[in-house]
Amino acid sequence: MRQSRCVGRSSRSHYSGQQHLHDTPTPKPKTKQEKVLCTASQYRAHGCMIADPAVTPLTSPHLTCHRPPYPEPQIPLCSRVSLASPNNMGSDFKAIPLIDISPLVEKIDDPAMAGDEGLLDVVRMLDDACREAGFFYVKGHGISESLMTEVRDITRKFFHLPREEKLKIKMTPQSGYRGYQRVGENVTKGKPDMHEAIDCYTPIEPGRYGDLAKPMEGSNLWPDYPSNFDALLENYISLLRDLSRKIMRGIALALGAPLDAFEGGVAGDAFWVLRLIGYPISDDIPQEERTDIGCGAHTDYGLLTLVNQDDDICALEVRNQSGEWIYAKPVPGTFVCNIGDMLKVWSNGIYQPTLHRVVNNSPRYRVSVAFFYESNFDAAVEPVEFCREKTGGVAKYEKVVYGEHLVQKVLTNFVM
Ligand SMILES: N=C(N)NCCCC[C@H](N)C(=O)O
Ligand SMILES: O=C(O)CCC(=O)C(=O)O
Ligand SMILES: [Fe+2]
Repeated sequence: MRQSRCVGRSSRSHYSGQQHLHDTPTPKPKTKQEKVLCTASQYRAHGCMIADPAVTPLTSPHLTCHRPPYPEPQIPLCSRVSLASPNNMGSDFKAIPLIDISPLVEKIDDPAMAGDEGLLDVVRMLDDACREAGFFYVKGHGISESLMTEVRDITRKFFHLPREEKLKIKMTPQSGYRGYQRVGENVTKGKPDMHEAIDCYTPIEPGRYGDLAKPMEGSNLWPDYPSNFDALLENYISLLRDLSRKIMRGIALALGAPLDAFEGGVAGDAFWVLRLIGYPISDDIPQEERTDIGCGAHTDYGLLTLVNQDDDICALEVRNQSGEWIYAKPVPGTFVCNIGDMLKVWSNGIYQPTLHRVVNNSPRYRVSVAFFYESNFDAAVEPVEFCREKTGGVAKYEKVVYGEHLVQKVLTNFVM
């Protein structure tokens, strides 16, 4: 089955003519952008949705997606309409771009390299991706594929432990919402999600942010088994924080902002969140607890998310403006990145977070490890002046204190 590529600029570029990248018009990327194709409805129709490797050589030819026909999810008409509102603008992208960010990773910390051609190519691709899909894959990020696999494997090992063992690190309000949650305890828009997870957050000492952070104060609950869990994850977190800082430097340049726009008071002390997530096989969930969605449609809360997902299961779906769900199918060794609510506010909507959800209809248990790079916990994020100027001069969003946004989500995300 051969598919046509859809790489044209689209309605998401609704500020067309606008100049960015330090006010030089954006030329076509010199480096060819690669795109990963997979629409959920085609996938369902054909059972296997692998783009022709001759067209998109980066898709995984080895990937076999066993998927029974799956009905379109029941999204009420009214929310379909509201999802298409300008607040959830997304272009009619059919594919998610894949960006080799190695020039950025290698050069972005050297101010003398800010004009480097390879780096500017990456910056242009980030700009396109953030305007269009709001999602992109990164390769050349410097994190070894073996570490990415090890992190997923240790997560899988934990989730395969007996329930009593997992409940030793149970998340509760007393634990600052840190720890293990069972399938169905996380809810999205009132509906239980079919995933289990361990949630970890930047540790918060009592009193650190006054009343603001009270519900989330504490340190993380790591399991005793597998034995090197905490050491492995702490190393992984520190690598992903640094990688995210670099990608945010690239995104700052893409917006035409100073390199360090997401440092200092905005994200110089970036709060991080790590979710280790397991999506069981549907048949393994008792029928009376079962819903059809692994994680309901949502946007992420902060600046940038990096998802390390299993190599062999298509389950993460990203919504385009027409309401089609496009698969972020696995591309081994890459992270799937997406932008969050704080970047929307800061950029006055130039970059918008995209709705996404997870449906595991495969016959395999799926693991993903999502790292969220956020603003400073106490950052008051509001549209910056130069982004307002580029978008008609009026602030489209009110000021948000990131920590308040997070705490409000955390307090309503769980039924325990
Ligand atoms: N930290 C982040 N971004 N977690 C995303 C979880 C999304 C599902 C959640 N129940 C919700 O409704 O937001
Ligand atoms: O499991 C995934 O692929 C994504 C999970 C996700 O979107 C989230 O936790 O915010
Ligand atoms: Fe998400």
